[in-house]
Amino acid sequence: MATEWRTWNVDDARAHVRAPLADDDKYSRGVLGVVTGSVEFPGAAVLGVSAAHRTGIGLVRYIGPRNVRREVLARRPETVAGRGRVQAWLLGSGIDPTRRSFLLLGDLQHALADGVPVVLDAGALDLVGTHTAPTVITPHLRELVRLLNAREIPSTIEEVRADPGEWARRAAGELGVAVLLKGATTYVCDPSGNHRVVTAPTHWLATAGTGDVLGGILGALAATHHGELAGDAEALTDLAATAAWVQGEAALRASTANGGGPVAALDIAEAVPGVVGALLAG
Ligand SMILES: NC(=O)C1=CN([C@@H]2O[C@H](COP(=O)(O)OP(=O)(O)OC[C@H]3O[C@@H](n4cnc5c(N)ncnc54)[C@H](OP(=O)(O)O)[C@@H]3O)[C@@H](O)[C@H]2O)[C@@H](O)CC1
Ligand SMILES: Nc1ncnc2c1ncn2[C@@H]1O[C@H](COP(=O)(O)OP(=O)(O)O)[C@@H](O)[C@H]1O
Repeated sequence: MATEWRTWNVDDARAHVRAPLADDDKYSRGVLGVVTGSVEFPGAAVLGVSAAHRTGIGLVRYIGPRNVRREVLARRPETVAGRGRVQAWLLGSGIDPTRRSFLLLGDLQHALADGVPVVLDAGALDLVGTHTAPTVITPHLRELVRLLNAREIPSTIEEVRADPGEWARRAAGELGVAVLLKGATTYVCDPSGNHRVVTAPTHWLATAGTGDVLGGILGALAATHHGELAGDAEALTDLAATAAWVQGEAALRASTANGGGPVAALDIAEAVPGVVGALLAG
């Protein structure tokens, strides 16, 4: 029987964003720990952290190489550098998995052992399955193929491109985690059989760094919904679909602000507050 994919819409997204209340403080709203970026890709860290702040979060802690930390703090001085207690992790964007230092691997393993929800992207995708915390992986097509083949689940780019939803579903089942497979159509599913689909409202999204922005949005949503996730790990699937929806709408807003013209990844991060505000006003 064909899998039914539920189209994630504005009302679904609205149900998964939240504004702070009178009795909130920065800690109760949720803290996101971020291990992203590298000497080769410092921008990925800046993009993810910026997007997390713009999605609305209590605090972001960033852990990474000194030069990357400097870039992150120059762009987002509200970021706190170094370790501390967090309610969710974003790991791997802007990291080459073949060039991880022992120090970096230690930081990643420390995060994975924490037990709080984890978003695994790019250079941390191969660590899936080394921990038990609620997890969503955010590969693009090539990354999914690499991951599946490394787990002895043979697949080719052509096969996955021909039926991305089915491969996302299979990956979720085999790997035992939620999967967000990126593309013009983004498929989000989990081993429990939740299937969400988000169609991008603009193809200007197909530009460098927009996946890093998505990671930041999703990390922030996971951290701010930590209470709900503690009681219902499957909620991560809906938060992932919401992140993809918000990212798409932010790209559309950023493009519309320029007459329907192109957007760069940081423009999308900067447009996220408008999307969240409109959802909350909804
Ligand atoms: N600002 C930042 O810091 C950014 C940082 N980023 C970070 O970069 C990391 C790697 O992410 P990624 O998705 O690019 O890596 P990956 O899946 O290995 O794809 C490589 C494939 O692309 C292909 N390819 C390359 N050039 C090509 C060309 N001219 N024309 C056609 N094909 C070309 C290449 O093919 P090949 O050259 O091997 O034939 C290979 O198949 C990741 O950590 C991410 O977070 C990004 O988010 C960007 C912004
Ligand atoms: N043709 C397209 N139309 C709309 N959105 C796209 C298209 N191609 C990719 N995307 C979206 O753009 C983002 C690209 O992410 P990713 O491949 O990780 O790039 P990067 O690593 O450069 O950030 C994803 O959110 C994906 O869903």
